[in-house]
Amino acid sequence: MAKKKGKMRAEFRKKHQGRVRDADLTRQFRQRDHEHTIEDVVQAERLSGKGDLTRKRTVAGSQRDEEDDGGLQVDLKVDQTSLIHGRVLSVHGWQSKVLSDDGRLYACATRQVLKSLATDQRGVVVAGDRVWFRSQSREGASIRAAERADETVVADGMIERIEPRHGIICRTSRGKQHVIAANVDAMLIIASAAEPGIKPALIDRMLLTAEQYRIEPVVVINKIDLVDALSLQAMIGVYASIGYRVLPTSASSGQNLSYLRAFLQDRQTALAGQSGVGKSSLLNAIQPGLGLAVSHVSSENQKGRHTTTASKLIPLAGGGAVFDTPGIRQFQLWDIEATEVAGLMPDLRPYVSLCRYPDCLHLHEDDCAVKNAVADGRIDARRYDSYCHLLEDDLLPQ
Ligand SMILES: Nc1nc2c(ncn2[C@@H]2O[C@H](COP(=O)(O)OP(=O)(O)OP(=O)(O)O)[C@@H](O)[C@H]2O)c(=O)[nH]1
Ligand SMILES: [Zn+2]
Repeated sequence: MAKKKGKMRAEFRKKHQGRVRDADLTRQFRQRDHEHTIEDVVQAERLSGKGDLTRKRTVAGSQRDEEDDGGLQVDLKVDQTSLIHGRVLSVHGWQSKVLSDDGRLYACATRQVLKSLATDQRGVVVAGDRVWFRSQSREGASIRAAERADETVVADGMIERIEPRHGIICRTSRGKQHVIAANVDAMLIIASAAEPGIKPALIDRMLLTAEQYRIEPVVVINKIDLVDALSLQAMIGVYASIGYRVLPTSASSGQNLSYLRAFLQDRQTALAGQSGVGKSSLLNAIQPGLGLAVSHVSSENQKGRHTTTASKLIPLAGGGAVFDTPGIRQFQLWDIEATEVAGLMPDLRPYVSLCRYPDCLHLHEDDCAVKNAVADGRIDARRYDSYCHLLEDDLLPQ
């Protein structure tokens, strides 16, 4: 394949010799060949906030006879044609487990040049990333792995490109931001109507995190079979009026599970919710064994056995995948300033800019637009109460 392309390129060059500049030749050849270029990598890195590649240009194609730009510092040639597309399920140190679009598992290393682009080498590749990689196993090895349907038998590969990310969940440690999950399309905020009883303040806190990451939240209220649904109507109404989707479910009776199953399809979804609300039960009802896979990973993480494994993406049989992200399950607030909170609550947000003081915390200030809106019922008093607790308990000096 490479040989054939090399020949084509040589012919193209010969035909156009003297008439086009080398850079144009490269561009024309590239267009003709439908190759993606390193600019894609540059774009990807730019979008993901990683290094600056603008000074490092090169051409597409892996032909060794191709002349590089004189100013090249690193070899960034990417021959897309022989690359396989997949998504990263988990990362252990420098090794990533990647599931190709045709369902084969690969243990991939990451190309050194991508690592060197990262400002912080941890998290160059994270669970949920969509990547292009090159198989490095002997021909047929990956097919045999798939045929044996043995998850631990994987072929080897080398990640050459990381696609631009959206829906990033980060954690800050020692002043540095680490991406721990990428391409998170939605967040299921799971609560239970009883055993343990519903804690709206906890739901509000999780919603805030979803807002912070600009990830679509869905509030799932499980164990609806244990209560009279009418008792939750007012609370659900408040969330619905803010624009949040609320889904009452029961893993026991099966209520709304088909809706949940359909929602999870074709999405990468993060799960949040305290212990005992029925996360595993819901997942098992959707796909037997799935709940076990998620809690198994979590307990491993909690014991610190895989300290470099930030999170894991677990594919669903019907399409889509769920993340197991330990930090998200446990719910700490990170990277959030007290002054930002009201802006992250859609029901408080419209009143923030109406406040008299630009740095108003809407707690004790006189003639505060947010407090006025609470007083006359335009903001739900319980939501405001959550806001106050969040600030006073977590974000402001005691
Ligand atoms: N009545 C009722 N019980 C449920 C429902 N869903 C889960 N349970 C029960 O609630 C308990 C906790 O469920 P799990 O699925 O283990 O909860 P979890 O959120 O995965 O908990 P952790 O693994 O600790 O995070 C179990 O005894 C379940 O049988 C439900 O919809 N209705
Ligand atoms: Zn105010």
